[in-house]
Amino acid sequence: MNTQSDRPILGISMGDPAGIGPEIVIKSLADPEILNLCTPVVLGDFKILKQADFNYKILQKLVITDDLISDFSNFPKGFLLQLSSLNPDVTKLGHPTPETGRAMETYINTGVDLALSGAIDALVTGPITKTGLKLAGSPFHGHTELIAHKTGTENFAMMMAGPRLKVVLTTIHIPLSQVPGRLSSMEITRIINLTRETLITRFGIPNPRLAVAGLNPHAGEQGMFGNEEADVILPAVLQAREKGFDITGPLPPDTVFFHAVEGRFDAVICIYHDQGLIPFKLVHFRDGVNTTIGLPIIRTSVDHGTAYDIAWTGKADPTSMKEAIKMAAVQAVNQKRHGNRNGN
Ligand SMILES: NC(=O)C1=CN([C@@H]2O[C@H](COP(=O)(O)OP(=O)(O)OC[C@H]3O[C@@H](n4cnc5c(N)ncnc54)[C@H](O)[C@@H]3O)[C@@H](O)[C@H]2O)C=CC1
Ligand SMILES: NCC(=O)COP(=O)(O)O
Repeated sequence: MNTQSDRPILGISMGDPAGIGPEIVIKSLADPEILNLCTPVVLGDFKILKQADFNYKILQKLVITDDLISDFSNFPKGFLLQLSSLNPDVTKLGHPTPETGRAMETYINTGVDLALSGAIDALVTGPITKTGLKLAGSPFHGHTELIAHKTGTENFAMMMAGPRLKVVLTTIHIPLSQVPGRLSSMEITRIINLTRETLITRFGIPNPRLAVAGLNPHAGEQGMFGNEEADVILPAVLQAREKGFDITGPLPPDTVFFHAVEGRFDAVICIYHDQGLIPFKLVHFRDGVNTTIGLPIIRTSVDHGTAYDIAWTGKADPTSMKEAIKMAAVQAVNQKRHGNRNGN
């Protein structure tokens, strides 16, 4: 258990009011283990959260404020930073609107500002929809791109992390047809370097063992099914190996994840979104964490979406949110103890 003074202050954004975000935030804060780990600063909407906390047991412990310059270190039980005042009926919609989109964007933007100013030690984000951001007029596809832009970060990547498997994506939210054209040895080298550095600094793995997946079936089968492996991926792997990295690839995508889950690799660098997320969610759907690596702030998130099909039914599983909070807390504590921005 962290003592009161070294308990990190974590911003927790509520996500889309019409989705399961409010419910998993309340369920997470109902867990004494979570409250022992951190001082939560929930970035959201009181009236919406109150509907998820129907007997008002959780919210009554928090200081409710709209003061952005609050000192969050002086009340260890936590805060609710009231950033929108939506009509509570939006929870019944089952889809985002421009209004809810703007609200969810505000929660994220405020969280990033607070993290950059040092008022919070890390940001944990609840699920939003890309459609919601678009309706709000945002040019960004998701948290990752928005937060990278807002923090002025160019060298970033999406990592999905669980105890058995970690995957890092070379390309994120783009059509599959555009993936081959976006690949370059330089970009794969960037992802390799960033992944290795993050595993060392944020996850405390001194000598990360990396694998790089191929793009094509059987990793191209000597060029029979494509040349991206030989032309683009292999040169990046060889260059990394020359630097002394423990790295293997390009490996056939149909077996590399099996080897990683068996413990042979600490992370698999994937070429496109679903190549990494399908095996990841098969293994870690419940307890997986999405984290943006390369940022000057710590940002973790649930690995799932808004789950409109079960929103406001009481069925949402808060495990991924709790794991995201735990990961942020561990990295924030390490960062404080070691006095650097890397969380280790
Ligand atoms: N971190 C984020 O903000 C993420 C946002 N999304 C967005 O969410 C929206 C919906 O995406 P979908 O593809 O439907 O994925 P989804 O993850 O919202 O739902 C997929 C299935 O898993 C179930 N599910 C998801 N989380 C659950 C939980 N905590 N407990 C119990 N069941 C759960 C849902 O009920 C549904 O059947 C999309 O707009 C997508 O862009 C998707 C992934 C991550
Ligand atoms: N597939 C992961 C996802 O869509 C989450 O994106 P982000 O909002 O964390 O950028």
